[in-house]
Amino acid sequence: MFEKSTWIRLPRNVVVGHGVIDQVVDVVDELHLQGRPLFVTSPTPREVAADPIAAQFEAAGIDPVIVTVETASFDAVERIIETAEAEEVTYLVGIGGGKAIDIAKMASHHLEMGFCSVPTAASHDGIVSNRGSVPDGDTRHSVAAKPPLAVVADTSVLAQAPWELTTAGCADIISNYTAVMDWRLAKRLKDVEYSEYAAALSEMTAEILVGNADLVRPGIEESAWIVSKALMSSGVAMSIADSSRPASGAEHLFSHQLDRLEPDAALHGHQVGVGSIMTAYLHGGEDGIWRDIHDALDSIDAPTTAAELGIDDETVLEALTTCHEIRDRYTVLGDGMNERAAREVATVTGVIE
Ligand SMILES: NC(=O)c1ccc[n+]([C@@H]2O[C@H](COP(=O)([O-])OP(=O)(O)OC[C@H]3O[C@@H](n4cnc5c(N)ncnc54)[C@H](O)[C@@H]3O)[C@@H](O)[C@H]2O)c1
Ligand SMILES: O=P(O)(O)OC[C@@H](O)CO
Ligand SMILES: [Zn+2]
Repeated sequence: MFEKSTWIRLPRNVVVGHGVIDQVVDVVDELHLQGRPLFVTSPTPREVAADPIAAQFEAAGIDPVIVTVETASFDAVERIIETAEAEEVTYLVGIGGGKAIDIAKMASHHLEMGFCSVPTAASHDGIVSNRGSVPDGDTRHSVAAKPPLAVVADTSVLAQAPWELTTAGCADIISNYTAVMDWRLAKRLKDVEYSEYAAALSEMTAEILVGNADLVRPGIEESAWIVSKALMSSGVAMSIADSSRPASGAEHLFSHQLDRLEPDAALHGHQVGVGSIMTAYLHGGEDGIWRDIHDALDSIDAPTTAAELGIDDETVLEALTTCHEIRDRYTVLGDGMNERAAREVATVTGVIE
C-alpha cells in the first residue's frame, strides 16, 4: 500500500530585479501581513537596506523594530524571539547575508509568524530555503524552518555588495555537484531519504551557473540576476527535499569545521568551494570532476587554495580529518580520513602546498 505523503513549502512571491527594494511595503501588503514588523539585520546591511526600508514603512504609518545581529547562534535566535514578544511584533523581515536571514527564519518559525527575506548579498543559498544553519558546540545543526513567504532580491543592491560575496554565492552553488554525489552515495549505502527531483534541480542549477560563468563579472548587475536566480533555485531544491542534502555534503562539513577552528577566516561559500574540489577528488579520483570544479571556481575569482582562503595548511588537514563528526550525515568521508590520506587529497588538488 502507498502511504507516503509530504508538504513542500515554497515562497509565495519571489520579487527580483532592479530597484525592487522600493517594493517591500507592497510585497508585505499583498501578503496581508498586518501590524508591526521586526527587521533582523547586521551593521552594513542595516545602512544599505534596512534603514531605507524602514523609512518606506514609516512613510506608510508603520514603525518597524530593528535588531542588528553579528553571529548565527541559538542565543541570537532567542534574543530575536524575546524582542518580538516584548515589542508585540506580528511578522519578521530578514535583511542581510545568510546569518541575518537564518536567524529571522528560525525565530519566525518558533513564533509561528510570517517571514520575508531581503538578501543584500548573493552569497548563500539560504535566501529561500526552509532550513536554518546554526553552530552549536562541536556540532552544526540544519534546523527545519519555514521558507520565507516572500523574497525581495534587488539586483542593484546585490551588485553593489563586495564582489567576494557574489563569488561566495557562486561557490555555494558549484558545491552542489559534490553535495548531490554524497547524497546519492548515502542513498546507495545507507538508504537515506532521497529525492531525484531535488537532486536534479540542484545539479541543473550548478550547470546553468557554470554555463553562464563568463557573464558573472564584478559591477555587472546581470551577474547579480544570474547568481540570485541560482541561489533561489538551490534553496527550492532544499525545500523539495525538506533537507539541506541537495546543497550540503562533505564539502559543507569541511566548511563547518573550519568555522569552528578558524571562525570568520573566510566566507561560507568560499570554504565549501575549496572543500568541493577535494571531495570531488575523493569521489572520482584523478579522472573525476575535481578539475572542472576547480576551474569553475577559478573562472569566477573564487578561492581554490587554503592560502587564498587565508587558512593555513595544517588547519585544512585538521578540518578534513575531523569534520565527519560534525553531524550524522553520511558522505564520501565515511568514518573519517586519516592524516596521510587528507594530506594526499589536499596536495594533489593543489589546495595545500
Ligand atoms: N539556511 C540555509 O539554507 C543556508 C544556506 C547557505 C548558507 N547558510 C548560512 O549562511 C551563512 C553564510 O552567509 P553569508 O556568507 O552571507 O554570511 P554573513 O551573513 O555573515 O554575511 C557576510 C558578511 O557580508 C555582510 N554583508 C551582507 N550584505 C552586504 C552588503 N550589501 N554590503 C556589504 N556587506 C554586506 C554581512 O553583514 C556580513 O558581515 C552561514 O552561516 C551559512 O551556514 C544557510
Ligand atoms: O545544512 P547545512 O550544512 O548548513 O547547509 C545549508 C547550506 O549551506 C547549503 O548550501
Ligand atoms: Zn552552503
